[in-house]
Amino acid sequence: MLSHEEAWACVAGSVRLLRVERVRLARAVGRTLAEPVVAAVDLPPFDRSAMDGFAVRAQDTYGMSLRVVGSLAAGDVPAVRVAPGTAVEISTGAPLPSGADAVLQSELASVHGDGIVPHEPIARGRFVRYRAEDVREGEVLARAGTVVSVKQLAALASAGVAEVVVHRRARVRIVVNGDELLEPGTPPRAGAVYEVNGLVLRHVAERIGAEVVAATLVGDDPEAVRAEFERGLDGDVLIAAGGMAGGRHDHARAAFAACGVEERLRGVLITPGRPFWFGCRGGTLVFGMPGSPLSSLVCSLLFVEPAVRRMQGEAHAVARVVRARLAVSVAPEDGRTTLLTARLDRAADGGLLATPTFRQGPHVTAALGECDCFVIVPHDAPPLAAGSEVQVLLACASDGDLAWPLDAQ
Ligand SMILES: Nc1nc2c(c(=O)[nH]1)N[C@H]1C(S)=C(S)[C@@H](COP(=O)(O)OP(=O)(O)OC[C@H]3O[C@@H](n4cnc5c(N)ncnc54)[C@H](O)[C@@H]3O)O[C@H]1N2
Ligand code: MOO
Repeated sequence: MLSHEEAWACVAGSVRLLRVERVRLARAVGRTLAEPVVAAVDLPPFDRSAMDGFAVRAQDTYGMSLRVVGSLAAGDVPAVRVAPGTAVEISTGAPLPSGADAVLQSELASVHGDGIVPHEPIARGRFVRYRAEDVREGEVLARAGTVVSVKQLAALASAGVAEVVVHRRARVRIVVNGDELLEPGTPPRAGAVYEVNGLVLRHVAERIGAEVVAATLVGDDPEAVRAEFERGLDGDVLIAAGGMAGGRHDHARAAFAACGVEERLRGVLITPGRPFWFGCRGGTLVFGMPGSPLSSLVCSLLFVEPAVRRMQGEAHAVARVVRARLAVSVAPEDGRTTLLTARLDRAADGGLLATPTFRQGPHVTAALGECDCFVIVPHDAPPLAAGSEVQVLLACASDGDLAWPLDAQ
């Protein structure tokens, strides 16, 4: 059976990059740039004032009274000139008139009729933002492979960028399988459990910008499962959950074969998640998630999320794993790499401290509510003492789910 690292290498090796499209900047957040983006204009586009005050010649600010000969607001085109002994009233963001080489902020001037007296001398260039001091037209603002965030939105919009070329969003179909599954809101029924995986997988896909075309629930009928998989295979990614272990009522693998999906891996040496399955048909990636909700979540974080991010253009995407120290001792279970639900805290020295939840086990979903990550205990590790350094797989969507930013570590 493959280790999770070998399984990831297999999945990553099967990823095909999605084609590109041009979108309006406003629609680009969360998408991955396929081409570098360059500034369409200089920034600032002209010499401009950084303060409300008076455009002056710095050399005139040694105590003499200056005559105010005009006024400029942001958006104006200056028609006045600052000659020796004069000043022009100016707003923040307004273009600097010719002749002026500094801005005297309003607090540093006394106004007397149509004249002002500077309180103190100022240097040339004071409160002037010079053309192109921020960005030059044609300069690269964001490289290909960058995921457009709100920060990029601000940087690109300022520089006059209206459209960008990004990778297409992955079209994902989810098929959840099991006679025992209840839709949320339906009354409990003997032998039945509430459906979890479809809900979670949809969220995992959507938070990385994929488009979930459909999520369907199908019973344990082999022909119904096959037909639903066949429909699901017309997208870029099919995620099927349940029926992977190969028991009497587990039809997923046979249905994949009947649909012509080529098996690439079966089973991974991890708990939870051992029955994870992966295959391809043409360019479509097919993920077979074990039915137990913890297994399905772990496999989606380890394999589905980074694979879909790569399809969407993030060439180096990997599972979100960081280093932490253990708060207590732990050991791997039954020869498999064991992923333990754990809380993350910031230790006194600034490092991350992982504390496994009290409740543990591949069937224990309540612990997920209080966990930030999964501690990865390698299958071949001896018992690890408290204080040992380990890798943890982040379960949270982003730093925003934690009380503090991760990148400070
Ligand atoms: N003989 C063997 N039995 C099992 C093995 C094995 O290797 N040999 N592996 C065990 C492991 S490990 C896991 S994990 C499970 C996964 O099996 P399946 O993928 O076939 O999953 P199911 O049998 O469909 O379901 C398992 C469990 O999870 C519940 N479930 C399923 N889908 C959902 C859902 N969408 N929402 C909530 N809960 C769900 C289901 O009711 C079962 O309780 O197999 C072991 N058995
Ligand atoms: O994936 Mo199973 O739940 O390893 O235990």
